[in-house]
Amino acid sequence: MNKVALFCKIPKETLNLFSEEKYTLIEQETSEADGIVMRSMDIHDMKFSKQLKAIARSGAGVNNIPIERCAEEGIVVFNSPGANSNAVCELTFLGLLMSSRKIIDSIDWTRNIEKNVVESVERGKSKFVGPELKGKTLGVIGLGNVGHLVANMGVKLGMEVIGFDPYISVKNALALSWDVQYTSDINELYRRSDYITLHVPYSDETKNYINKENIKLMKDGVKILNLARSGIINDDDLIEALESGKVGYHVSDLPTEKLLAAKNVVCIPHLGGSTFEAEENCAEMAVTQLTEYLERGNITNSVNFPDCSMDRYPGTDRIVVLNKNIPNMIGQMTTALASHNVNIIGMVNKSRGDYACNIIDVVGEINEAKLKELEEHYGILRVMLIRQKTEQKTNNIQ
Ligand SMILES: NC(=O)c1ccc[n+]([C@@H]2O[C@H](COP(=O)([O-])OP(=O)(O)OC[C@H]3O[C@@H](n4cnc5c(N)ncnc54)[C@H](O)[C@@H]3O)[C@@H](O)[C@H]2O)c1
Ligand SMILES: O=C(O)[C@H](O)COP(=O)(O)O
Repeated sequence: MNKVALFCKIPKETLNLFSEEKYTLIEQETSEADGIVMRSMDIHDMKFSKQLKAIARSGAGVNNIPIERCAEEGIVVFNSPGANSNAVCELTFLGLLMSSRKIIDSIDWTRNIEKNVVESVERGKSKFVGPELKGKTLGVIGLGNVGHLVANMGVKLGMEVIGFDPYISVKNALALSWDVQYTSDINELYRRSDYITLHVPYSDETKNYINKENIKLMKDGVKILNLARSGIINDDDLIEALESGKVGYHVSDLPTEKLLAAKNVVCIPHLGGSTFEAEENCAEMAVTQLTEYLERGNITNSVNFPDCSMDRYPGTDRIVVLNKNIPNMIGQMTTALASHNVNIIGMVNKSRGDYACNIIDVVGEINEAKLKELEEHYGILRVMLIRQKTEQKTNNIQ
């Protein structure tokens, strides 16, 4: 029986993916579990138990999870790429309209009209005039699952769209409208855009991505939207530019104390992925990936290990080995298995960056205690045995 800790609410339909015979679910923030399902809570300071094999992030951003430490501890981290991107795209366009048409200020003003509403509206509305989006230039930084949708939507709204993403995937490049102008020079995007929207992950590379220096290159009155992460824009530099009018308006889905107090800023309480559809899509993807790993050892959409899967050879036990991507790992595994008199029937090895995964289907009497010794070898991060007869049951070799 696998134990899964739910750190967040997940839709009822998704809960059904955890069958009662195979899973115990706990609504507790503990790592004393085989798996964790979570959203945006920060777990950088959490100590992980040896039992913990996988973390499923229901959502896209994983800057709240210590990815590298998890890899070193043999914990596979999954996310849900693309599962909430339409929701973010829709909110981005609300953001564009809000930044353009003074919608929030005008609603506040209207709400405070005390008498002669019809007349007051007609007299007062002129102070809320704003530009249309059509014909303006939208700069999209990051053309991933969200960014490419935003860029395409901009085209449909009649905007000139210029996109920047040095690491764009083939899939997203193919999905990009031909009318999106791709640039490899981000300064061109800064210089030309009337609206700039950010859709990049938070990382060492993207921290303070928007700052004093590049704000100088932007058009006067530029509107900047951030539905990605706080920290990608330097708050102090942005606020200074908002004060001077260099930046005309800012919409943030990731509010900070400083932004809440600043002028010409609209803050949304991190609602980008908060639609019924997105929550369901994300949870379903996260849970499916988690159960597939715990029950069959197959890895899809991990952010710290490569995709790795293999159809189960009938009549075999399955051994999953996570290791550092260094020489002689497979040699050590196969030698150890041979010394057990265990025969390898099928095997797959995949590596990405510093880490690798092996799925090995075997026949023969496996001595679990001896198999565990493999974990003592330098570079082996986790060994997991999934028995044939109890295919659904995962035994952590500890
Ligand atoms: N507001 C929300 O609720 C919400 C919802 C989903 C995602 N997000 C945030 O938005 C980010 C993007 O989401 P996504 O689903 O599109 O992720 P994604 O991984 O599909 O796309 C990110 C894109 O950014 C690009 N990129 C990385 N570094 C870059 C750089 N230095 N310059 C330009 N491009 C760069 C990547 O190549 C990739 O194409 C997430 O990491 C998350 O932090 C927020
Ligand atoms: O990265 C994401 O997917 C979004 O920021 C949504 O986060 P949430 O699941 O906490 O709403």
